[in-house]
Amino acid sequence: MPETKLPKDFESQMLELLGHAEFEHFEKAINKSSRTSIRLNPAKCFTPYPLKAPIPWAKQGYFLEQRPTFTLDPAFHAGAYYVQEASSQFIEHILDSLQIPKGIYLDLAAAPGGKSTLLSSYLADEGMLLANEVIQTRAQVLKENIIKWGWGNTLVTNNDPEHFTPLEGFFDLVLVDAPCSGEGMFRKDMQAREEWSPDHVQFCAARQKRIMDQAGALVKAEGYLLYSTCTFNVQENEEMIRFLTSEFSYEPVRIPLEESWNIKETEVEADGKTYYGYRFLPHMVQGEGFFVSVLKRTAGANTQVPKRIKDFKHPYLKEVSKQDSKALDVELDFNGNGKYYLLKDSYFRMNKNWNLHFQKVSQHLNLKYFGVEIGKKQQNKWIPTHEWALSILPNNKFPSLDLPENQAIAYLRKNELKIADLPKGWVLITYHNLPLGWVKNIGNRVNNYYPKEWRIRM
Ligand SMILES: C[S@@+](CC[C@H](N)C(=O)[O-])C[C@H]1O[C@@H](n2cnc3c(N)ncnc32)[C@H](O)[C@@H]1O
Repeated sequence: MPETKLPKDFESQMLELLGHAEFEHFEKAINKSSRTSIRLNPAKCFTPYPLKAPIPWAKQGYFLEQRPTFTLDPAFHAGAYYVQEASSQFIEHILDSLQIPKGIYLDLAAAPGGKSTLLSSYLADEGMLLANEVIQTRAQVLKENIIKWGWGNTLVTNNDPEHFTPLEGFFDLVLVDAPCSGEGMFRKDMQAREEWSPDHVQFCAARQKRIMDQAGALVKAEGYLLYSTCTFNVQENEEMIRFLTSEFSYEPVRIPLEESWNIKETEVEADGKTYYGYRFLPHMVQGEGFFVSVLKRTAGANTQVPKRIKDFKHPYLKEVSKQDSKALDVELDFNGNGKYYLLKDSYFRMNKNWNLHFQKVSQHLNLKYFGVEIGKKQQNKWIPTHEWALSILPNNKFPSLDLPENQAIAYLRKNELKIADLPKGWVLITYHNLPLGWVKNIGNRVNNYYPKEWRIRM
């Protein structure tokens, strides 16, 4: 049994939502421990553990037999999978079942990056994701997770939702996974139980209104807005849909469900229409508490198409010309879709099809990362970055060395490696062929280039 009891006011709230009979089941379930699940990275093609069962609504999602020590698994550091609870992975079903057109997506409250990595895989090379986080330290964690995921189609920004005003009508899809009172976390996180109060719910609802007041305007005509929380109460869920539709013109969207999933569809009557929400209750689904609603912006809404900027100027980025970008792609064996920028003397590569969108975003937001940082070129030789190693871009310009688990862990601890017969220069270290990072053989020594701040400290 958990050491912290459910708050009394929370019990009353849930009794009102569920009724007595169902509340008993809910109470039992919320006091049980949760199941561990992961989502595989389809670009890295690696199955790390005995997978117990698939998550019914997510093609890449699996429950595990038990919770391993992820920190001691090299595949985890290689970005082969993301540890994500099952209900959140329902976003994949929304994208797939509605066949939401790919394009430019925004994840407005993105750290640590669970849903951003999911959106990034969905978009692949047919779209661009802007993953934003307002809290600086959390934006750093988000950046690391985006780098590990490796798809190179994501920009990471560190901004308040207020800063997005110049991007009204700009996005094909906006996801607001709102900061909330976290009732769905009550079985994992005892602190969430202690911090909960009716006042805290009101505080969260007021903050969500401020966020939605911005977010509602950012979706272009016929684009999609996804609103989600990990809480059960009506104020932070159904009421937020009511608020949004009173401020902006959106159409309802219904998501196809399988009965066996036991996800509760809820209806919100507003503006003469019926909108839909989906509530995941722990006594009914194999996952944590979650709520999500999907809306579609009406056809006549404001839409912003980025225009070519004649002389692109940026405080610290320098654009690399079309021809030079092409030449770099040929030199590096990339697919020819690349557009490059220089930050100091380090090259960043992104998909050229999204360059105008990128330039517009970079004029207004605090950019922390974008595309893939490739590295520097000195005396005609590349000094590759860790970001390139972890990305899905080819790095066959360099020799590689596959390490067994114990040596891979030693590498990730940033220990000195004693390896005989290693070629001179940069060598890519892999584990089951998954890139982990670089070493450099300088003759008398092999230098370990795993980033200091990422190393395993356990
Ligand atoms: C539920 S978490 C997001 C989880 C993330 N989407 C994922 O799947 O990994 C909500 C995020 O909102 C951020 N946040 C807090 N206050 C905010 C605000 N006023 N505006 C926007 N985001 C905020 C939090 O720092 C937190 O990272």
